[in-house]
Amino acid sequence: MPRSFEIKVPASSANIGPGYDVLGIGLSLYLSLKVTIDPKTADQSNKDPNNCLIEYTADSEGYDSVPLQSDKNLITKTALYVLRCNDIRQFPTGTHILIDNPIPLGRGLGSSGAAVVAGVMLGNEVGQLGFSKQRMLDFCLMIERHPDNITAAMMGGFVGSFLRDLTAQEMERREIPLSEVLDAPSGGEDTGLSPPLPPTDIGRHIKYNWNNKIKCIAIIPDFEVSTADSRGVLPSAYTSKDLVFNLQRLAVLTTALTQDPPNPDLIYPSMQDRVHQPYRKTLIPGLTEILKSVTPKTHSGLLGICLSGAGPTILAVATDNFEDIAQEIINMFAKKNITCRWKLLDLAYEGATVERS
Ligand SMILES: Nc1ncnc2c1ncn2[C@@H]1O[C@H](COP(=O)(O)OP(=O)(O)OP(=O)(O)O)[C@@H](O)[C@H]1O
Ligand SMILES: N[C@@H](CCO)C(=O)O
Repeated sequence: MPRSFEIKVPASSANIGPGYDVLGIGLSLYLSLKVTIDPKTADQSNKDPNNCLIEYTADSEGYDSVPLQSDKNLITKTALYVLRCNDIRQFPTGTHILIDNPIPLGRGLGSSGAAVVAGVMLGNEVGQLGFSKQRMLDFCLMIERHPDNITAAMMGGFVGSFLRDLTAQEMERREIPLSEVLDAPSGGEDTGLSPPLPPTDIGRHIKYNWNNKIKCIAIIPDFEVSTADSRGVLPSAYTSKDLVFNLQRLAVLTTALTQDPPNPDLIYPSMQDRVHQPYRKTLIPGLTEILKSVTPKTHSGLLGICLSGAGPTILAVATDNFEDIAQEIINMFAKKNITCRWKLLDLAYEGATVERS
């Protein structure tokens, strides 16, 4: 029987100032996968080792750079990992995936988190495995080892999350903790061995409320910063003063963003951070000046501003004056010879979805 379905996964912004590796927001910009499985239409010229024909729409981000072989592409590599954990080695004959990706790669808008979530949902649908979203998060968190983007992309809305401590027995398993990148044999070349199923409930999360008058402005510079590089510049230890600085603000911010009317005098200082932004300025020219000089006093309607995820995108939350705020930040980047585009986004409240037809 031919089957078809569509998976949609939102972009996300992680950290939101003091919530490094904790807070995430699902954003209304969607990676979409249109999947058909029909053995009768299998393309005989397709040389993919796992029966999967991958295409990207021509206006997709990464259209000419992402790999199209299923054991190399992050989305299908992730799906293969899920399938192989469940003793299914390949995609069914005649699997065709048309991917539309408007999420810029390596810019701090959760493109890899969305790709991993989409891949796990793809594996779940193709293998008809029937996993819940909570269980699918376990597979995602075996691949991307920080939960903020993944949880926001899967669950949607404004979320806080953490990874539970793994037991000594779970830690002994060779694929835990995985590096940031999924390697063979879990999802790459088929070794014939089935990877073990992930432990259960690796990630725990809570969805906060959000005042829907607050919109997200993403100012996206035209250069990439890989998450791995951006994590590489962070120190391995912090002073208690800096940690307490962030914890105090984190506790206030999660409720401040729910209040009506939103209070810029509370939100702006609550979005300050001493754990990641000060170190990442070395990778993002102009970062410190932008974060310091674009404030609710200089721009009415602005509530707060921070680096989005691992950067280089700047996230401004605001109720008004969106274009002026974006233009000011674009002008400041221009002084460093960096061009940008910007997007006005809402929260993606629902998270990842699958629609069968
Ligand atoms: N739709 C996609 N299809 C295939 N590969 C993708 C896709 N989206 C992301 N990737 C892979 O993920 C890489 C980007 O991941 P990275 O974690 O560095 O940045 P990001 O997820 O965009 O930013 P952040 O984690 O800070 O929000 C891309 O270079 C590409 O290899
Ligand atoms: N919390 C992560 C998000 C990026 O994936 C970081 O800032 O490195």
